[in-house]
Order: sequence, then C-alpha cells, then structure tokens
Amino acid sequence: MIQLKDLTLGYEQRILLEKVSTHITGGQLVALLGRNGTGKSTLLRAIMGLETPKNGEIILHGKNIASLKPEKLARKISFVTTDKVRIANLRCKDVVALGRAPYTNWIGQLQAEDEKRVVTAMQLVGMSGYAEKTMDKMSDGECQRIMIARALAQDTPIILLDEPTAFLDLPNRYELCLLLKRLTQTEGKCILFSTHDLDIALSLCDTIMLIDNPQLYSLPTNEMITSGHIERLFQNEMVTFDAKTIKIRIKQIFS
Ligand SMILES: Nc1ncnc2c1ncn2[C@@H]1O[C@H](COP(=O)(O)OP(=O)(O)OP(=O)(O)O)[C@@H](O)[C@H]1O
Repeated sequence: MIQLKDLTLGYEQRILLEKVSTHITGGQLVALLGRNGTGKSTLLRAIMGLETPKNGEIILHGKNIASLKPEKLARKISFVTTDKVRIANLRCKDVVALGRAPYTNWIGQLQAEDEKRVVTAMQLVGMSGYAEKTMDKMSDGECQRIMIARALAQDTPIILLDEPTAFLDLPNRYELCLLLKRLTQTEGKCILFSTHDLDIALSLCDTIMLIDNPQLYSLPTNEMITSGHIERLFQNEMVTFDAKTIKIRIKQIFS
C-alpha cells in the first residue's frame, strides 16, 4: 500500500533520511520509532504530501503521491496529529463529521450513511457519550480520541498517526493500540503510527520501522527485537534494552 523508493528527506542542508526504500502492505500495524528529532513526524508528513522529498518517491497504491489530487488522497489516507482543536461551539460530532468531507456533496451535507459512520467511529473510540460536548471542554486524551474518530470516519485504507498515545493514560494507550490492531485485522487497514512507547510497539505491532539517521530499518517485530538496532539506538549510561525479556533495564540509579 505504501512504498518508499530511494526517498531522501530533510530540511535545507540537513538530511534526515537518505535513499530509503521500503514498503508496508495492508493488514499491518506498524510502529515508527526513533529518538527525538530523527524525523518521524517529517516522514509521516511527507507520506501525507505535506513535505516535499529532496529525492525519491512515495507511492500509494501504485501512484506517486505527488500526482494525486488532494480529494483523491483524502479517500486513501487519513492523518491524526497531536494538534489540538479547541474551538468553542464546535461539537465533538461535528469534528468527527469532518472526516466525511471527501464523500459528502459540495455543500458538505451528510447523508444517512455518513451519519452512521460518524456514530460508529465515536463508538469505536468509546466517545459516544461526548457527541454533543464542545471541543473546548475536552481533556487532552478525550480530544485525541475524537481526532482518531475523525480519521476512522474518513474510512481510508491507510491511517497515519503522529504520537497518538501522547496524551492518553496507560489503559487508554493499550486500548487505542488494540483498536488500531483490530482495524488492521478485520478491515485490512494499513496503520502507521509514530510513538515513544517501546513496550506497546513491541508487544502489539507486526512491523517496526526504526529511524537511525540517515537510515530507516523496517523489520517484522520479532526480528527487530533481536536485531541489535534497539539496544544501539535507545541505550545510554542509565538504561539498556534487554532483548531476552523485551524490557528496558536501568543500569545505574546514582553515579
Ligand atoms: N519545518 C522545518 N524546518 C526546518 N527543520 C525542521 C522543520 N520541521 C522539523 N525540523 C527539524 O527536523 C528534525 C526532525 O523533526 P521531526 O519533528 O520530524 O522529528 P521527530 O522524530 O518527530 O521528533 P520527536 O520525537 O521529538 O517528536 C528536527 O531536528 C527538527 O528540528
């Protein structure tokens, strides 16, 4: 579904990824890992067509995204960021309904099928009771779940999420990732999300993409665990990754 072909990304003189080639098929939950500032958001934005590659191609369903019109792209791919929508008077169900924009008529009128999708999307993220609440009255975690419902209402085969678990408590982090996993299994969606939750990524995802500038390694989770890449990238004098137990260990508390 998503293919990166000799992709080079960066800003001005700085190269974040160089000549990266990989692909993700449908029915997969993929975690994008990497230290702060390595380019996870940049890569997701590039797949959305919001950053221009320095070189190479991003191909969705066999078509270079550079050649896709925004309305075509909106039916293929949805994007959830951590940006907060905090507009007074805007109800949660109105935000979720925005996800239907690629399917509604020119005045944006929702049909019965659209209304049904909005209700289902809110149910899936456990936010049915919040439909009439306005966005300015929501907690960060609730707001995040509404934004995920908007992406689900958009009903695209590919969903990208930039740190979707950032504002969620621990049970909700797992619940959300289990929901994403279920969507890959039952609906064959291709879901790629950036995260710093190593535990969740390694326990739930099919594939791990790991940015080690300017490389990107993409491996099935089991292979990534034993590859040595995680230890190398995430350990420092304080912590280390134990591939046998798949846990982070603290090496020393006081120096
Ligand atoms: N518009 C921009 N212009 C110039 N440099 C940028 C721009 N956006 C991001 N950067 C830089 O590119 C690098 C990668 O940023 P990006 O936000 O993609 O990293 P990230 O892996 O998502 O980080 P984090 O884990 O901290 O969220 C950073 O050093 C950042 O400062």
